Amino acid sequence: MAVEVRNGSKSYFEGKFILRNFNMHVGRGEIYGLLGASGCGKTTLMSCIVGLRHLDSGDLTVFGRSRNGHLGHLCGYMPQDISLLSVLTIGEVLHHFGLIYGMSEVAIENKVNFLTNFLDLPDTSRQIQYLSGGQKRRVSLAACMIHNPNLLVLDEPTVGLDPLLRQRIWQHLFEISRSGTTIILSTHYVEESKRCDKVGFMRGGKLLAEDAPAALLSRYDAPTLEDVSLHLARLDDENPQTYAPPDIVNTKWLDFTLGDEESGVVRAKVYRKLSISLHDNVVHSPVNVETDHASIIYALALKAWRRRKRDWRFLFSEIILPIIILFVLQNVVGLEPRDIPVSLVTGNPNVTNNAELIEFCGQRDRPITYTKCFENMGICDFIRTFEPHEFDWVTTNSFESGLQDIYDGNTFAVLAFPPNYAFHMKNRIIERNFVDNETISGTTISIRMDESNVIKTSWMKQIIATKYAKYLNKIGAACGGDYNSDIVKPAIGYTAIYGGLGIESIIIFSQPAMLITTMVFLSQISGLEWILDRMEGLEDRDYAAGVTLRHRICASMMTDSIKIVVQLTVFIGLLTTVYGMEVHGAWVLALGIVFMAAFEGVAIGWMIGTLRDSALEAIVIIMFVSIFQAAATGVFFSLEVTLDYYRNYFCNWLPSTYPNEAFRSIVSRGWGLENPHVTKGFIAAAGWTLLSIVVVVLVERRKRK
Ligand SMILES: Nc1ncnc2c1ncn2[C@@H]1O[C@H](COP(=O)(O)OP(=O)(O)OP(=O)(O)O)[C@@H](O)[C@H]1O
Repeated sequence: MAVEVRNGSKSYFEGKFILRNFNMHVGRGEIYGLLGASGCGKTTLMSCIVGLRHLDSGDLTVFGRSRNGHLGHLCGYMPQDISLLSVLTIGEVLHHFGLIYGMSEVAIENKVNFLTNFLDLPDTSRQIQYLSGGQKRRVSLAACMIHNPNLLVLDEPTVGLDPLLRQRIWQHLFEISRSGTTIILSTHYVEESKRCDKVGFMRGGKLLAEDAPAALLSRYDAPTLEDVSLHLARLDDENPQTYAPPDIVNTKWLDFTLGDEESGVVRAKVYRKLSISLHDNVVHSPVNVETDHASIIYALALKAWRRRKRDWRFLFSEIILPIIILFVLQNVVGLEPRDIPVSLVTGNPNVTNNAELIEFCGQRDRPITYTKCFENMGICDFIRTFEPHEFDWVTTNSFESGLQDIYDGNTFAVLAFPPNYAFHMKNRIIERNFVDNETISGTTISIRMDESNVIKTSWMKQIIATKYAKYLNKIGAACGGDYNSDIVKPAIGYTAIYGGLGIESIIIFSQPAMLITTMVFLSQISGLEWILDRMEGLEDRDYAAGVTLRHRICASMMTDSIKIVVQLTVFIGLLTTVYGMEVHGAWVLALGIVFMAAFEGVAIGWMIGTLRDSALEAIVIIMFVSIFQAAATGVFFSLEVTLDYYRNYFCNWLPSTYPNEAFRSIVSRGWGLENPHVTKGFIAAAGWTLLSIVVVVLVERRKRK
């Protein structure tokens, strides 16, 4: 027997059987037609035969063996849906399956030429997405026949085809079955199935009858197979519990009385059946599924490349989107604020707007090294220490109106000088230790700020403090010291060991973590590719042809590694050449941790792609993971500021946290692998990668049960 099912049962949900005590016998070289109403379980049965699913109970043997999984090159499976990658051309689709079945390039080319002519396919350079339904179906048929399999399982192969082509296909099936190919097909054209050697009538998951068409016609004394079908359905309805199909094993189907019209045909088939049965299990019995692993991995990698070549969405999300993200972040995060509007109250009733301020200060324009002691301590001297692009001064007449400007959102701060500020400053210097309260308050600049933006506020405070120190320095110099001498500079000094003191340190701090987080995010998109393949039935079709999870992982490792290297080149290239990122540590470590983190993202993508079946769900999960990562892995703020338990039990377990810190330590601090901050990053990336692969393997095993 080519295919035999004994007492097979299958359910998708507990208690609801799709196949129930199902028995079926397909001899080698037979064309077996499965007939039955929609939903009776034909596709389910076929998917069990080709190894996509397993029976819950009962035996299923193919070529005399129970097979645990796909049938590889032994079988050609044409699913009901088209299940072909729509952006590929006809030639590429056929080439893909030829490679999966381990055929040589020459053999593929010859077979493609034959099938193109035979099935009247359009030009092989046309993409699947631009074909008509019937043309797609013919390509699908060609794809499963390309390797001359021993067993063909065709789910409604002739639907939507014109009668002449159907006739040709039947003729071809007849010819290949004569040379030993076994064919199981389902069809809704009941009368068409007369051409089969054997038909099986299915109903409600049972096989009601199975025999040669002529034998069934004569047994039920029916003029057409349609009538046989009706008759069997009635019998089943009358006694559904006890009605049992004839004992197929004992059916002497060579002994039936032949109908007049069909006798010639049936006799020919009987003869053929007999001749093939002589060889059964002797010459042609295919036993082992031989798989050319390298060819399969090559086929998958080629498919991924061709997909990227044709589908701009992949190119966009994998290369253009990262560049846009980088560009936006670099031009938004960590830059010095510019032209911040700040209200200025001079305390001088003659200087209450910008025009008056310009005129007032214009009269007091002095070089920075001006040495007349008491002529360096006015408001204009202070204001002149600011760079023109730092603050946009908005001169106003009172402290209250300055506040109102903040409340109205026109300015972010108000600097209010008391009346006679310069006069009080002079007194303060003259009187030094003996200054009175009036002088003190007369030299105190009142500042109020909108502190809702912590980065801007810190920068403004830092700028004002720095400029005030410079202003004092100037006074010190003018009143006796040397302008460049340390004696007139504030007696406190900061020097950064790693990073910097200015606002640019934010970008220095964030750049490495942003790169890692973005790479992890982008890499997860590989999982979407898996889901898209599943949604379009490509995964099942490839699996039935012999593609296993191991092949998919190997191919994905190859293609994703290339993708990561391209992304890394673009990212690191731009960051170091255009955006001034400096790598203080070893380049090999820096590139290594980014690569491993990106690969960790790929593996997480596989996990998401295996756990979920909907692209939308996967996108939501990827977004969710990425937002968490951006918020809780120390991209913009150090994690030291978070609560211990939150950091230890949540943040540190996120995929990017340790890799972020490792990359930051290598790039900004120049630390090496011996430093635990760096080591932990590599361990975390490897750990997440392994964990994801383990989950993928376990889930995949469960799915194929
Ligand atoms: N993956 C699945 N999960 C749950 N139920 C399923 C699944 N696949 C099929 N079914 C159910 O199993 C039953 C048989 O479906 P099947 O596709 O095998 O029928 P069919 O005879 O091939 O129908 P058709 O001729 O319309 O293709 C249907 O009730 C269907 O809803």
